[in-house]
Amino acid sequence: MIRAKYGTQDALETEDVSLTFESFQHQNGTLYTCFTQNGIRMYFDDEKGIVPFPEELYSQGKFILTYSESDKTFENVQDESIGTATHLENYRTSSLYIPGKGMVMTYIFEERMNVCKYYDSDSGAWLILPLLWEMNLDFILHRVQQVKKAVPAITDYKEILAALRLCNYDSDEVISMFYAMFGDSLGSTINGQQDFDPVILQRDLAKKEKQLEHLAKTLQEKETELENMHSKYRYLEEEKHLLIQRTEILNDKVAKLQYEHDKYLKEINDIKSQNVKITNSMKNHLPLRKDLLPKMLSEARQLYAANHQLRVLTAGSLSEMGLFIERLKNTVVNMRSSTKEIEEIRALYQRETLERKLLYNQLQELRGNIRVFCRCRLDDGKGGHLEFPTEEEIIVNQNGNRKRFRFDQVFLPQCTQEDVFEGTLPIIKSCVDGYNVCILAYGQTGSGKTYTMMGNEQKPGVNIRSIRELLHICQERDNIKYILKISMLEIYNENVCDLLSQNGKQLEIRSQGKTVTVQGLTEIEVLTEDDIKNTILFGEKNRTVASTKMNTESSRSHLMVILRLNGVDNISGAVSSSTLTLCDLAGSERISKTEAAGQRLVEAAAINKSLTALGQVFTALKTNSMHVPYRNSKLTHLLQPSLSGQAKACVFVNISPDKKDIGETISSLQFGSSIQQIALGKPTPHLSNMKNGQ
Ligand SMILES: Nc1ncnc2c1ncn2[C@@H]1O[C@H](COP(=O)(O)OP(=O)(O)OP(=O)(O)O)[C@@H](O)[C@H]1O
Repeated sequence: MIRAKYGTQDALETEDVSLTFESFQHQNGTLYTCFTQNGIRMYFDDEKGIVPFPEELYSQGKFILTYSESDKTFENVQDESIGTATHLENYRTSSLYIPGKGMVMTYIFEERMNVCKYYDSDSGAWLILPLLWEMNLDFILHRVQQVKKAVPAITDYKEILAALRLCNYDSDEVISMFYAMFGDSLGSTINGQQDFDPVILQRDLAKKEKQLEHLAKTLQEKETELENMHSKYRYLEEEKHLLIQRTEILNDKVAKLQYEHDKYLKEINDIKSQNVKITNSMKNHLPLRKDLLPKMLSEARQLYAANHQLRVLTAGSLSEMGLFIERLKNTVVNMRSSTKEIEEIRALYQRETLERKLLYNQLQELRGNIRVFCRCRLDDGKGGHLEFPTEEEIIVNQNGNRKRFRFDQVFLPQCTQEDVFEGTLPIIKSCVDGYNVCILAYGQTGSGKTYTMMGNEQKPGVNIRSIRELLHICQERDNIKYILKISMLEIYNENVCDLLSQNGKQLEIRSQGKTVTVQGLTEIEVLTEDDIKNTILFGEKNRTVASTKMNTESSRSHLMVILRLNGVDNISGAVSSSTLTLCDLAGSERISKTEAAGQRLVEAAAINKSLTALGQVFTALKTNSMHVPYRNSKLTHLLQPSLSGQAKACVFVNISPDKKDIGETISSLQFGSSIQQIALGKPTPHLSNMKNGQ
C-alpha cells in the first residue's frame, strides 16, 4: 500500500459555532444529555423532550466527558515520552507524569484483575494503566528485569508484564510459572515474539483446518462403511432365516421319504413270506401277487436314492448355514470395532474443532477483540492536512500542530471496498464458530459510513459482502446445518423501528439475563445471494419512506442489519447460535448553534446520548469495570450481546479528507483511538496461548 503525505495546503482555522452537549451521569446509572440554551442548562428527556435540568440532580451525580470534547482526551500521549515515575513506600501505590494530565497517582487494586490503574479525573473513572506506561513505574520495571534475568529466553517485555499482572506482580511466581510451563525447552524454544506471532498462529490454524477437513472425510467414509456393514448384516440375517426354513423343509421331506421307504420294505417282506394280513392301506395294491415284487423292489430303491439325495442336500444346506453364521459373526465384530472407531474419530473431531476455535480466538485476541480501522473518504482535492506515514498511522496537521493517531489499520482514500472487507474478514468468519460479531461505522455525515457498510450496486460494502461470505462458509460446511435469518432496524430519537415489516412498526427491547431481544422484530431467512440483496433493498426502501414521512434524513438515525446464525453439527450434535450486527451509526457531528432548535435539536440530543453511551460502554470495557452501562441508550442496549463476553467487534472510524471538516475528523479519530486502547489494556491473550502450548 502506498503511503504519502496527503495534500499540501495549510490547515484552516475552523470556527467553533457548534452546540456543546454535556453528559450527566446519575448515581443510579442514568445518563442525561444536557446542553446550555440562553444561559439555562436543559436536558433531553425520552418522554418529555427538552426540559430544564432539575436543580436537585446536581448532588446526585456528576458531569462526564462526552465523545466530542476533543481537547481533553489523551491521544497525544501516544507519541510523546512518558516522563518519570516516583517510587513510593508501598509498592501498590505510585505516581506517574502523563503529559496533558500532569502527575497522576497509580494503584494496584487487589480485585478481579490485579492491574495497575490510575484515576482519570476527566472521565471520573479508574483506567488501566497501559502496558507501555506501566513500564515507567520503577517497581514494575524492576520486576520485569528480575524475570528477564531469570528467564532470558522470554524476550518480549509485554509477555512478562502480562504475566506479572496475572501473578499480582510477584516476580518469583512468574519465574516459576514460566519454568513450570516450559521446563527444559525454555532455553531453546521460547521466545515470546516467535511463539505468538500471528503469522505462526495463522499457519497453525490453516493446518488445523486441513486436519479437520481430513477427519470429517474419514468420518464420512467410516460411516458409509458402517452403513454398508449394516446392510450386509441385514442381508445375511435374511439369508440365514431362509436357509433355516429350507433345511427344515428338507428335513421334513427326508423324514417322510424314510417313512415311505420303511413301509415299502415291510410290505415287501410280508409279501415274500406270504403271511400278509390285508390291511386298508394294502387294498390299493391288491391283488397282491409275488410277480409284483420286482417292481416294488425297484420303487423301494428309488425311494432310498431320493432319500439319500435329500440327506446330502440337507447336509449341504446345514454347512452353508454354518458358513453364513460365521460371516454374520465377523460382520458383527467388524461393526462393533467400526462403531468404536467412529466414536473415537468423532471425539477427535470435537477436540480438533475446539482447538481450531481456540486457535482462531487466540489469533483474534492477539490482534485485539475490538479492532479499530480508520477509513478516509475518497479525495476530492480539498485536503492537505492528512498524512499516512504507515499502514497503522494517520497524522492530522492542524495549524502546524501535528496529531498522530494509531489504529489496527488505516485505509487510504484510494483503498477499494475489497481492501476494506479483507480487513474485517477474520472477525466476520468467527461468527460461524458461535461468536457474536459486531461491525460499526462511526463518523460525521458524509465521511463514507454508508459507502463502507452498504456500498452501491457495483461496489457493495461490508454488509452484503459479509453476509454473502457467511452464507458461502455455511453452505461449504457439510457437517453443520445452518439457518441464516436477517432483520433490519433503525433507531431514531431513541425509538426502534422494524424496517422489514410493511408498516414499519415501533418495537420494544427486552432483556433476560444476557439475552437481548427486540419483541416482534421481523426475521427473514436467507438461502441465496439474491435473498440477501432483496431483503436489504426492501429494508432500505422502508427506511427512505419512513424518513420522508418524518421529514428527516437517514443520516440522523442508526441503521442495524442483524444476521442471526443458528447451526447444528451433524457429527457432534453441538448447537451454535451467533449474530452478526452491522451498524451504520448516525452522523457524529456537532450541530451548529443556529440549527439548535426543534426536531434537529431533539435528533442531535438523541444521537449525542447514544454515541456518548457507546463511548461509556467502551470505557467500562477498557477499565474492566464490573458494571458496563449498556442500558444508557437503545443503541448500546441492542449492542450488548455483541460488545460483551467473547464477542468480537470491529469499528470503522470514517473520516472526511476535507479541510473544513478537520475538527470533526480529529473528534472522530479521538473516539476511535480511545477504543483502540481497549485491546491494549487486555493483559492475558499471550499467556493463555502459552498455557495451551504446555
Ligand atoms: N471510499 C470512497 N470511495 C468513493 N466514494 C466514496 C467513498 N466514501 C464515500 N464516498 C461517497 O461519498 C458520499 C458520502 O458518503 P456516505 O453517504 O457513505 O457518507 P455517510 O457518512 O454515510 O453519510 P450519511 O451519514 O449522510 O449517511 C457518497 O456519495 C459516497 O458514494
